[in-house]
Amino acid sequence: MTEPVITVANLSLAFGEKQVLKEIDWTVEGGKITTLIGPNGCGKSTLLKSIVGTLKPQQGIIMLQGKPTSSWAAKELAKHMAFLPQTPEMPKDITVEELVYCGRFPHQNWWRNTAGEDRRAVEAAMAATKTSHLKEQRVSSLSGGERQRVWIAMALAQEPTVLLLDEPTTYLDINHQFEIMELLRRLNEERGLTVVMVLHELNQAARYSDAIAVLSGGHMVATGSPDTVMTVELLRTVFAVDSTIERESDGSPYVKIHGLL
Ligand SMILES: Nc1ncnc2c1ncn2[C@@H]1O[C@H](COP(=O)(O)OP(=O)(O)OP(=O)(O)O)[C@@H](O)[C@H]1O
Repeated sequence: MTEPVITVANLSLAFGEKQVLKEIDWTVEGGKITTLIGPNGCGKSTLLKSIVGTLKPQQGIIMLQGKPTSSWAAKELAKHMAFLPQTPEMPKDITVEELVYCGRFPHQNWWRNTAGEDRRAVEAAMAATKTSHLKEQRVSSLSGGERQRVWIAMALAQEPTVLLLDEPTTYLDINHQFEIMELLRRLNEERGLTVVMVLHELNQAARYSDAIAVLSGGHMVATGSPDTVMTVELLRTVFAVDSTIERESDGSPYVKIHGLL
């Protein structure tokens, strides 16, 4: 069993009167791909934002490598965790290369010249995401799919140990969706990168994840391997759909949705 890299304990978060996360306990194992699934509005983005510190929960604790995130210096935390939100704010009038360089910020120091390391990390991140040819283009002029890959490049340039992504395949055609999934798997296998992502596509989640966590109505209702989590009963109670579960050639579950209940 691998060590937990992220531990969430008794986490509750409300927006005014609206209780969104309700006493969440969750551990994310290091070096694995973990996918968070659940219906629209159930709190998936809120949970990721709480983990990276953009939202402050009313109750509970979040630990990175066994140490509360509240006690990490912001720059140190950013060296470990990179987050790609669902709709990142697009800086105006900046080139792709300049944007990817922004990922280097946590590594830069006034007392040490990091230019060589920065260049190497930026070039590697753009090569991995196949965005090198776009480097001089303005980010504002990119297509949705190119933009998504460029954001991932920026997160990779940060050289995090944990990469959190909120619906990274939105806007992508089916080929580029698989390309992103394959890229994340490669980074996970080759560099031991821990990946935590939100996906809506259940079969991609089943195929590419070591672990799946299911959030519903602000509660964590199931966690475990795709095999144990993806059941007809779970899809019925969480998504209110009628389904059957088949097997891929690699043994991973393949969900066939027949319709609404
Ligand atoms: N800043 C906010 N103020 C008030 N309510 C909010 C805020 N952010 C999110 N919410 C509400 O909290 C709930 C959970 O939102 P969240 O974005 O976490 O859901 P989600 O599971 O990621 O949904 P989706 O699958 O649609 O992206 C929603 O009802 C949303 O309207």
